[in-house]
Amino acid sequence: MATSYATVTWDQLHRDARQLASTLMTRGPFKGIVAITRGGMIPAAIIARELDCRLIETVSVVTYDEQKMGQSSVVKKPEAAGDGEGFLIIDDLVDSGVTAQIVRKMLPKALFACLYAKPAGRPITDIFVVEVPQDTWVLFPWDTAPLFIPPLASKSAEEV
Ligand SMILES: O=P(O)(O)OC[C@H]1O[C@H](OP(=O)(O)OP(=O)(O)O)[C@H](O)[C@@H]1O
Ligand SMILES: Nc1nc2[nH]cnc2c(=O)[nH]1
Ligand SMILES: [Mg+2]
Repeated sequence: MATSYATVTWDQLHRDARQLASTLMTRGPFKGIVAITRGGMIPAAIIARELDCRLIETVSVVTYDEQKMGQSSVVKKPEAAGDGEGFLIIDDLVDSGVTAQIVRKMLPKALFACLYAKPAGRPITDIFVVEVPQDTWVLFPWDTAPLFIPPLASKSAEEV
């Protein structure tokens, strides 16, 4: 259970994806990118633009229980990527590392990169941008909306 939240804005996500792309420039060129749907798709689009990469494949894994890798299903295989040689896998985040582990098994020769990594998932990634504490839930811009907050002065004395 998360004890705190980290809100990532569109601007921050774009900056972090560009920073990842800049690091990846020294690891390429890549034949193509495999985006892990759905969270990896927007980071993959930003990185593909920076690296001038036009071949984008996707892989879709649905995990039901992070303790049991058996309880996951591959909804779409990354067929265009073969064994992953020359390909770059992109996801938004590694948490337990289960999703990344399943995808790496399918594409053992690919490089795995993500924007945010929690300690449990960190060893499974080759490259990431920001480490996030394990008990922090990352709120992505597509998960959130701005919310009106009443000014402090509008509250009654008992509420303050
Ligand atoms: O390291 P893990 O514990 O496996 O968690 C990380 C995964 O969880 C989220 O995806 P999710 O499965 O929620 O689906 P989504 O990308 O479609 O939102 C996130 O986008 C990563 O892919
Ligand atoms: N949005 C979001 N999805 C996740 N899936 C696993 N961990 C996380 C997280 O911290 N944030
Ligand atoms: Mg995901």
